[in-house]
Amino acid sequence: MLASPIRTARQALSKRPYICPSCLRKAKLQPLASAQPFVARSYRALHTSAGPPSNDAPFRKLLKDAVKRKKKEERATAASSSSSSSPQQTPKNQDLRLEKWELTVGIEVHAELNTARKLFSGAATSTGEAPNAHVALFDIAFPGSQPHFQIETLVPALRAALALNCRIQQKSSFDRKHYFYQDQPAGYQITQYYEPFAKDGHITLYPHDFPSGVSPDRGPIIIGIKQVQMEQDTAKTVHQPPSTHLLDFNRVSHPLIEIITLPQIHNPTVAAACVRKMQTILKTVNAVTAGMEMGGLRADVNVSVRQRNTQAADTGHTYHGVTGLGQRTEIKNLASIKAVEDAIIAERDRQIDILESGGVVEGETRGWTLGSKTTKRLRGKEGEIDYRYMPDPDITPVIVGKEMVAHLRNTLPMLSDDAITMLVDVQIYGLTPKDASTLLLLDDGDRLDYYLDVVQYLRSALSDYPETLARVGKTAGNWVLMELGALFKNEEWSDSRVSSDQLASIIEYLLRKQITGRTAKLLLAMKFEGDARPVGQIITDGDMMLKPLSHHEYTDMAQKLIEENPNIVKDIVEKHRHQKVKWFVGQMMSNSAEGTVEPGTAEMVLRNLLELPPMQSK
Ligand SMILES: Nc1ncnc2c1ncn2[C@@H]1O[C@H](COP(=O)(O)OP(=O)(O)OP(=O)(O)O)[C@@H](O)[C@H]1O
Ligand SMILES: [Mg+2]
Ligand SMILES: [Mg+2]
Repeated sequence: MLASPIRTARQALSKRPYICPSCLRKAKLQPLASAQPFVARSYRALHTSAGPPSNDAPFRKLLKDAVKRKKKEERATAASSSSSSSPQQTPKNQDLRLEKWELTVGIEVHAELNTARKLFSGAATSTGEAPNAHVALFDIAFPGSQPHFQIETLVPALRAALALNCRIQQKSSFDRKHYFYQDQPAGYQITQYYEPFAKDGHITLYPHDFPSGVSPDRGPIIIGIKQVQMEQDTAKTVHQPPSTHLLDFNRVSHPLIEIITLPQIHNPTVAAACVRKMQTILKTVNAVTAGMEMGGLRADVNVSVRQRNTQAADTGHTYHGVTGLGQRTEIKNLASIKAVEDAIIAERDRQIDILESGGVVEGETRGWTLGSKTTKRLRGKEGEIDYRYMPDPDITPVIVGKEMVAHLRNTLPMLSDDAITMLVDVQIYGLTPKDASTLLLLDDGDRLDYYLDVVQYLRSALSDYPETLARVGKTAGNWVLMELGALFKNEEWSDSRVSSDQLASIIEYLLRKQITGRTAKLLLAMKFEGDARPVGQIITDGDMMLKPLSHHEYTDMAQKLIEENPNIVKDIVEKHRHQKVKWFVGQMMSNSAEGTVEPGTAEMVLRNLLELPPMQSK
């Protein structure tokens, strides 16, 4: 039956899709290009085949700026709205229900590839530019126009698939997936259905991939990736209430990859962690334009529940070798990690409600808006037959050479798991797993770069003071994340507000015990507020340097305490409770200005006066 596409077509027509004529006139229509067979045997072939548009270099910067702007807006919105979304109220018997019903989730992630051109035309990819400014004839399905596969789009796609541990297919091909909607001028999307370019990957979630630092399954969780395919994006519809829909074709045919996981996820938190990790991996290998916050990544979640401990293998649904599954529904177009988690919880609970009351879950496509309590039906789920898949006769297969795959594999940047292993290694940086993954996630990696600069500065500045070197990584982590992080709480991160050298200089004074912790915080706040003087100058001007006590001052202070506390002295000397010396050390420290009393020196002086054996060296 063609029921769903026809319904979709009617809906589309009734909404009177509209293309602004002046925008179309202004559109820079590209010349026709004929379909050409493509054989990518070497990396160089990709780069010599067609030079990228001249504005390629500022492209990443524009995106980064746009991400920053967007984050700023989001923060402002979050601050002004008191009502944040909350997942559906958990009923009291929720634990019992979840003991009875098992959730299963499979995820499809669509990611916009970081390419200079569209998938099948020479038009530039764009973001935040005037509507319909980058549109080739093929992009709007102009009669007679032909696809021209842009071979360089393969590079980020292959990088992404390799980072997701996939097998790259030597031969892949493109197919047409038919459905009618206003944002897709050809009436079909070009995708890879029969022969995707990458298969059989996996993603591993470690405890550090969870915000709590704990994985629900305790150990690592491996989620299979069925395949990664290349496909076209659709146009953007701009709704102008009550009944106008404007279409911006800049996005149409922007190259996407669709990453399809196996239905092997059984927990909403794991699903969220999986999408978050995919996003991190794709960003690390520079495969995508932007994260979810900019619409560069969208997730569809497929949700089903089944009764635990039943032999459902014969009766249940099957997907790519996974049997005995419940009926899935699909929630489309989720644009944040929170939406992924909340939508799955809401949909799981809705399905359990239906099944517990004797009903049947229908295969549907559903929608979710942040803050709502339940998913909403959009349409019945289209199936293979509705889509009338067929190989695209205008596009020749893509052949990828082993040499190119090997080159891309060998030049992948360090992935987050390896980076975290290095950051938590006590011999190298010694951060906690949580701090290490926070550093990786923050500010598009800018915070990590900043941290590494601080550490590098400190390592060379303190080379004459080796006993501090082991603490440099951890101390710098605390200052970059906690102290500086707190100052940036309500502001956009910027690495120039307090330069890495200036922060490192503050930490250096602290590690050399030349200033107190309180002074260090004060200096940081002053630099943050714009004090342009070098740290050393501020310390001199403010007479902030610690003045160490003389041996004579230590002895006076200790002697006074011993005279004032004869009972404690008795305990120590006569009852041999030597540990109580520490009480005197504590008193000496708290009675003097912060940082002026060195606990080691104080104990040495005290033991001397009390005629105790010297301290054991550790
Ligand atoms: N019973 C099920 N329960 C939960 N998830 C499932 C179930 N069956 C399949 N899935 C998941 O649904 C997703 C199916 O994606 P796939 O792209 O193969 O098909 P599709 O959803 O029909 O395609 P599209 O949405 O792109 O048109 C996979 O992530 C898979 O793991
Ligand atoms: Mg899919
Ligand atoms: Mg789907």
